[in-house]
Amino acid sequence: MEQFIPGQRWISNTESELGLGLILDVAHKRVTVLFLACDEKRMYAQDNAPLTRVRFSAGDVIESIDEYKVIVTGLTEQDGLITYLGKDEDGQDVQLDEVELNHHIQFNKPQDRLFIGQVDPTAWFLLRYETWRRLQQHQQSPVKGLLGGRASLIPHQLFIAHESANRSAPRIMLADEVGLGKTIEAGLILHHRLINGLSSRVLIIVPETLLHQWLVEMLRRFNLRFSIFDEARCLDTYAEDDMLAEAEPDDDVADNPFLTEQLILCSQGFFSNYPRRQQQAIAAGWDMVIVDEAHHLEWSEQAPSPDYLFVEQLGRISPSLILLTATPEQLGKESHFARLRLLDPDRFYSFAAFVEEERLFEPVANAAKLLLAEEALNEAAQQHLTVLLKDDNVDGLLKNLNDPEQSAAARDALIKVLLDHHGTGRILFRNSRQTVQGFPERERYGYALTGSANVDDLQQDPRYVWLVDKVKQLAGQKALVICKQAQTAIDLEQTLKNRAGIASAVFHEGMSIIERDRAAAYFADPDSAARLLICSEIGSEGRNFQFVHHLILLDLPTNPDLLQQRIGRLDRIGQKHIIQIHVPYLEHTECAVLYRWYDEGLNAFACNSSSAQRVADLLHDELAAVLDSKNPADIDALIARTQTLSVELEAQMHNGRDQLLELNSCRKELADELIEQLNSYEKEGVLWPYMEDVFECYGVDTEFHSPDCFIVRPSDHLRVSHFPGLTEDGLTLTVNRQIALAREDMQFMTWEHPLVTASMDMVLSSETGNAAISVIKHSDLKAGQFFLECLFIVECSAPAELQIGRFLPHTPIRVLIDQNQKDVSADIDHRDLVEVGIKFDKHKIIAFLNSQRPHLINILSVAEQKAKTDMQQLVDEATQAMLESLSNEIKRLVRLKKVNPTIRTEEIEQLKDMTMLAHENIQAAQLRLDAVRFVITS
Ligand SMILES: Nc1ncnc2c1ncn2[C@@H]1O[C@H](COP(=O)(O)OP(=O)(O)OP(=O)(O)O)[C@@H](O)[C@H]1O
Repeated sequence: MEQFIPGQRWISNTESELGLGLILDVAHKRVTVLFLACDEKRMYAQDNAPLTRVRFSAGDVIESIDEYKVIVTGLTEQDGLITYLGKDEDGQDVQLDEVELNHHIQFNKPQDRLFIGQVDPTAWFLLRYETWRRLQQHQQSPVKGLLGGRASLIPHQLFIAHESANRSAPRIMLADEVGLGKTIEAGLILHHRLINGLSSRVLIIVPETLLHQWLVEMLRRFNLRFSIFDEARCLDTYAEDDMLAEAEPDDDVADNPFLTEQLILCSQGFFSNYPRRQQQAIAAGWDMVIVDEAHHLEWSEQAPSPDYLFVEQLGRISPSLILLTATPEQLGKESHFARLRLLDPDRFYSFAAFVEEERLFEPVANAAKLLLAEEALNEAAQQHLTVLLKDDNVDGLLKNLNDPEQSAAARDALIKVLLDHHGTGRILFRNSRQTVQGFPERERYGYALTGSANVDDLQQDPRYVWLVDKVKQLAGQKALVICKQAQTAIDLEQTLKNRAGIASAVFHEGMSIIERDRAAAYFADPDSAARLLICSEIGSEGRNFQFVHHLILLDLPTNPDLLQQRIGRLDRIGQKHIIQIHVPYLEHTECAVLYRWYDEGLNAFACNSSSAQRVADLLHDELAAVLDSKNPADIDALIARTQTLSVELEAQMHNGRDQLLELNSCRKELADELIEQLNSYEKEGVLWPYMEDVFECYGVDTEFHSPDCFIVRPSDHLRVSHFPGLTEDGLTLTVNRQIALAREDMQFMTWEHPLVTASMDMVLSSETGNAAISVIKHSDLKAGQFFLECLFIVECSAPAELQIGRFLPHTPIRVLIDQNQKDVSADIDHRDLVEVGIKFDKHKIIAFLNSQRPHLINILSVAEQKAKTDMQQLVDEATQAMLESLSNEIKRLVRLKKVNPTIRTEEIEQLKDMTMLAHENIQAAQLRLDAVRFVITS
């Protein structure tokens, strides 16, 4: 054991950040060390001070207190104190006593730490290696960003998320039918962009009634913490910022509340009521804006609505824009066109041209149908395809159609090309129940009531009497009641409570958001007394009520899309029962007419139809007249006309628009492949063992809870002051998606969970584990040999939008060199170099290491040469993969542009620039020694 002598330099083994220590005093079995870099004095017991003597060797570069550098050529020692001999930057011979060494010198390079004896247990080295390997695997995974959502793996959702999230800036409309999971799709896309560093500032605008639901869905499903901004919140921020503003009166940034958070959720109403906030939101800048229930953005050429104009401005400053609506045409075709125009104003420049173009989808859809039918194509059909695809260089594929061996692949390829022709294809995603399937049936019950309405005394109103009776019949089952007016809902709730002793909750526009959410939660609570939730029309949009299966409609809207929205509260993913729709109506009233019209004319209670809204638009005046006259013969005539028109339009749409939309909105094979990849991640079963190692190293206790579920909590020996994402009480987590879906109280741990990503960051950003010594036994290796195991990292830094990790992620290269400088990396796996608990004298090994220093430096450079060769191969492969992928995309866009004006020239140019930039960045990849382990066999 080396003696402590005042004037010597030592370094702390546990707190290397203290810098270089100076021995001040040695007395009474104690040693006092001064760490000048942080002005700390420490006293240790001499016999077990956690200190390592600093001794540089020839070749090292050292620095003096005056910051001049010396290359060490040798050293002399007198009375235990070292004097370094060396050359300064001008090549002059110089001497430097160790007391003059710069106290800021840090030893964080792996080789420095190894030589100086600052080594960590082997487990840390292995953890580091494993972390790099897992990170690399994740970065290259085609499902990166889609893993982390607590959601069932539903094909159409994953397809849409994957398809749009990979675009440089998605500008799309998610228009799946009601209840098919558009919120989840938006969440998946968002999660993907955030995980991949493609977006960071996000604004979501939703109707006020949905604020809380969005907040909760983003948090519980995607671990995304949004902040709700309303006027009060903005004023609050202001109050703090006023103080800042005083200091810098001209600083606009100081008073823009939207700059204080990255993920912000606002209601449409808030922006309508406070136009000044609109300007601030626009000034704040976003890289993604999401607007839910976007059919409310009314537009006409003469009078676009203020809400529309606001979103239009946001759409100009934000590269990505996602609009959500289940009923894109609820406010008419013109408004639908206008929303497409928000997404791509260059493409959707004229409403007339848009209408004309839609008519041309039919031939494309017919061709797709022919290909899908998998029947032999006759001469005429082939001719038809040839004309349609004349710009696509697909002669080869067309020929292959007749070759039994190649026909299937050719059909597939041709369908893909055809789909790309479709005008709104790349912008609009719309899946329907027909394609998604697995939804429960719907049954409707009409109740013709006699008597007349009595809104002044509800007890006298036949519908009230009917309702009381119905509640009794339902015998404890809950039901959602929807009516148009808030006042009806309020009166009904009061009367039911006071006169019939029936408890219900209400939900209407006169209540605050908190009151509404409370009412919905009260109703949802299976133990609460509330039998009914009575909603005004605002309850008909977006909310999740699939836990009930009785829907009572006290009146009917005149708009089929609105009816679809109402039914959609119950008819959504997660509904497990047959949905029972009850419509009590008074005979000879408008409601009676509407009931028959929806039921017999449009069959709208039984299923959703994409043509219903169009039929209603076309028959608008006739319907109004019949509602007015209520003449039975007229009603019959209207119903007959509605039926004919429905069949006609349905067929037309199915032949054209719908079929293409569906094909484009979910390609089954691709979706299934994604699901398989996602499942295989889970099946691989390596996440928990990996995290167990992390927890073990950091001093977090783990406990088995049940299969696939674990409890983790910080132990008394936690190595860090705070383990990210872990509270004092710990948490219960599961690595099983099904369990996570059923057990909301557990965290769903995936490679994308914040706890996991933060742990991986923590492992790699500290130096712990970058130097280790292992004494091992190995059946094929003689005792007394040594090896140097080096972990190099290929690093390629590039702007996030290049997603360079797809081609060249940070990649670990492991090299194992034996004492004869022979590369044995391929012969001996790192897992075979495992310690077997042999006790060794660390000081002796360090002394040996230092005696072998020149030799070890040579071994290191052999290792580096080997790593460089490996890196070159990685760089070549990455370049090839990148060029192949991006140039295919460019070729595809150039080809498509000839036939599909949706593709913008800038998009192609941008891709070309990206390719060049990616090439440059890959070529400039660097190699860095990240960790080293000295292995001795025994
Ligand atoms: N992948 C999924 N896994 C589990 N639950 C899901 C999934 N997708 C959707 N859901 C659930 O289904 C319901 C409907 O989803 P969501 O609210 O996203 O539909 P939507 O299309 O936005 O509906 P609307 O048209 O009514 O606004 C929600 O309760 C949602 O949590």
